[in-house]
Amino acid sequence: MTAHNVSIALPDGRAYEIRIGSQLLGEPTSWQGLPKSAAALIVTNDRVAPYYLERLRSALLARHASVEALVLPDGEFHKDWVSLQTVMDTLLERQADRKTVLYALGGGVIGDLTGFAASIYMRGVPFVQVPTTLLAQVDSSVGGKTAINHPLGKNMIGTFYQPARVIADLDSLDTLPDRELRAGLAEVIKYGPIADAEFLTWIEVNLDALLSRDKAALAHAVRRSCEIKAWVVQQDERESGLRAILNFGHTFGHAIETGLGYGAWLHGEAVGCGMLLASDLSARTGRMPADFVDRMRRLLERTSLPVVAPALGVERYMSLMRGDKKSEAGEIRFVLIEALGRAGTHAAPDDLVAQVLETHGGA
Ligand SMILES: NC(=O)c1ccc[n+]([C@@H]2O[C@H](COP(=O)([O-])OP(=O)(O)OC[C@H]3O[C@@H](n4cnc5c(N)ncnc54)[C@H](O)[C@@H]3O)[C@@H](O)[C@H]2O)c1
Ligand SMILES: O=C(O)C(=O)C[C@@H](O)[C@H](O)[C@H](O)COP(=O)(O)O
Ligand SMILES: [Zn+2]
Repeated sequence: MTAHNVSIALPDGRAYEIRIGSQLLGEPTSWQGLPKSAAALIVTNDRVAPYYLERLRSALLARHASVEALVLPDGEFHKDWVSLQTVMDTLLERQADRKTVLYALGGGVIGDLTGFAASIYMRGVPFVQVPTTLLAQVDSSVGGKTAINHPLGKNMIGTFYQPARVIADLDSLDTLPDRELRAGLAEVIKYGPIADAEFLTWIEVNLDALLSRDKAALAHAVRRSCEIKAWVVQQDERESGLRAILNFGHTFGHAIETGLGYGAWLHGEAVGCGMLLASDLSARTGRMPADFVDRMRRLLERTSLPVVAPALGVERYMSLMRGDKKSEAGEIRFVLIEALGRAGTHAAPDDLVAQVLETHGGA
């Protein structure tokens, strides 16, 4: 399979490539052109390390005299201060200098955490994203949002800090559990209603191929998702407007993740369910026809993503969503679909939000 590159160009001449293909980890050209330094630190977790750590380490030894690894405990629950402190301790104990390159080997949890660490260690060292989940390949490794969670809110502490490159090796998806593959598909589905109606139809037609891990279908899904994300991020790197469309389903979704405790539902599961609720809110506010909600429900059900929200109660949802980063002066703002392939950020009447929660199990 040939590799596909998606480029992302940002202000001040900053740019980087997202390389998508097979056998990229062991391919020397994957790493060419990246900062060459004496030392590198691979940050990964105890689930991913047995599969891919040695493969990455041996590829990097051609570029760095020393390639060390930090293996963190696995899980969303560990995207926190303690893990961040562990990365800082490791860098300081090894006297890592400001040319040290960090490599994030894993899913979105490792990517967000390592990116954040790279952005603050000595006020910034280079880092490379090596995403190994579908979700990370289609979304989290691209665009430079880094963060850790706080018990009171998801991704509340973080920075915007871009990687030097993204290496999305599709072969790493071979070992991904089915539940994680389906969670990743939630973020793929997201790109259809917000930006590309044809892509939504393509996903519907090719869903069985994606679920059976057909490499060509996965390659197309990753590439198109990255193209759309790059198109958005290039226009609005720091989310002053347009970028918020990438948060479709996340206002409800983040409330679910925080409300249940991190890790109870996967991020993609919470976003999938959140997209159904946000689709319904788009219909109830008169922006979309009711059959769009049915269409989203059918697609999410076929993907085995949850379509019944956890019953946290309307007041708890409201309180959690008021803490969302898109809120302004205590007013919750939702990403709503305005037409297939177009979205925007809007406030919504509380009674309609309550109706949505009552209809889909959240109350
Ligand atoms: N920065 C962004 O723009 C952005 C975008 C979307 C999501 N996120 C964040 O990403 C996180 C979710 O990412 P995720 O879904 O990748 O979760 P994750 O990082 O927890 O990975 C999912 C699970 O799969 C395991 N795993 C990873 N690669 C594997 C492989 N190849 N084979 C077998 N197991 C593997 C992980 O160890 C973990 O158990 C959330 O914290 C979310 O907030 C960030
Ligand atoms: O890149 C973005 O912008 C996104 O919103 C992508 C989301 O899928 C992702 O979950 C992101 O981390 C959510 O951002 P947040 O600012 O709401 O924490
Ligand atoms: Zn997300």
